[in-house]
Amino acid sequence: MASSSPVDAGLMAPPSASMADNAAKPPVAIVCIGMAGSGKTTFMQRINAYLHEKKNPPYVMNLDPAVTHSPFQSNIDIRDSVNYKKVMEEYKLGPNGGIMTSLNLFTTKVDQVMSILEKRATPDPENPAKKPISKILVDTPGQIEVFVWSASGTILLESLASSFPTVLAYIVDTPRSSSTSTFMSNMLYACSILYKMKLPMIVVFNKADAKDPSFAKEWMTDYESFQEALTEDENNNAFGGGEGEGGGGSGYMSGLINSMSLMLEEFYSHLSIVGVSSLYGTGIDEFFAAVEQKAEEFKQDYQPELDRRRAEREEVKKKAREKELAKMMKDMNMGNPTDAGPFADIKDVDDGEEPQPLSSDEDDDEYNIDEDDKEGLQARYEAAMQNTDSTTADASFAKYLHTQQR
Ligand SMILES: Nc1nc2c(ncn2[C@@H]2O[C@H](COP(=O)(O)OP(=O)(O)OP(=O)(O)O)[C@@H](O)[C@H]2O)c(=O)[nH]1
Repeated sequence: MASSSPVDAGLMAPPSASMADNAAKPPVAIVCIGMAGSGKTTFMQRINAYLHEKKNPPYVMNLDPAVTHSPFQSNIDIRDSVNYKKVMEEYKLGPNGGIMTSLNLFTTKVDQVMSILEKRATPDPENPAKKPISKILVDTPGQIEVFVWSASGTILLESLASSFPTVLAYIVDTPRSSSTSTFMSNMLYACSILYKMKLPMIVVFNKADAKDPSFAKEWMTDYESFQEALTEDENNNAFGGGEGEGGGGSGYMSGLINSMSLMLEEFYSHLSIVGVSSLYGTGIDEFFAAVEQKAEEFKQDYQPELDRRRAEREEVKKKAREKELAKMMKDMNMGNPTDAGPFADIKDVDDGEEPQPLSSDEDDDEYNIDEDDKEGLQARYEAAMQNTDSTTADASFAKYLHTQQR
């Protein structure tokens, strides 16, 4: 696909912006998540245009299979690989099921995606003039839960984060978050995304031209000011409820919001908050400054945790492999592979000892497969090769035998 370019020339970048050339650094992946109507597409278009303006074109990925019109071009577009409408027809699914299945199908190609990104992130020896990418922009489906709560969303994000510093940009519709209850709902959503994705997050208060987001920043940094707004909403009966139930509104609602805001204080302290107008381009410099800050945070705080989780997963996989190997050895009547026997540990000859040949006076029969066992093995091998639904142990056993036969 052709390199991305801003389509809407009407979106002009602010003149004061400055952008360091980060060609030597790994690119930062910015994953845009936002509720339908929050202005996610307009924001993507704006930051794409800004980077082009800075002669630093990003690499753009669209992960929304259902989008019918996109105002910017994507380098990788899920719609090029998966036909969302056909997926819905073929699997008899509704819109959300269709998006999720399309994402699942796309995720089977995640290795290809990652190798393309890694190639584009390193200098091309055949074309030294071509600058490696410094930003990867990822657009996600407006149905947040489909992306955030699906296995494919997790796999895609984890794959990205395993290769590049990855930052979440959570887009908020500021005018629609000006009451304490909608604000709180939005923040709880952001908190659950952060908790699920475990990646650094920037909360982007969009549509700053329509409503100044300074109230939101204040609420997130000053508990008292949120309390005052809460009391005001309560007095204005903003939470509903009848007379005598906690003043003008429901005492339960304000009490709940109150305790949640206390709980969210810790969450707020880990966020970067920026106010932008995607329509007019204000606040985009601050957004990219926050991206740099979060990318550093990613390396210092999140990367070690990601590495630890990856090492943990590797350990689980290794244990499962060892278990399967032990089972296989048992099936072949060879005992535990870690026991002394024909598979003794490799010894370092430098430790002063003469290397000992493997014992020949052991009962060799112990390691031989008798005719009955051979028949049993062959039967299992054939079953495993024929039946793709066979157990993992059978499948790896078949694979093992297959490699032995080559
Ligand atoms: N005033 C103002 N309106 C905006 C801004 N950003 C987006 N909008 C408007 O908000 C509406 C929704 O914007 P989109 O970019 O389509 O929002 P989205 O989140 O991608 O919506 P979905 O495609 O439904 O997921 C449009 O009418 C935009 O023009 C902004 O910064 N200021």
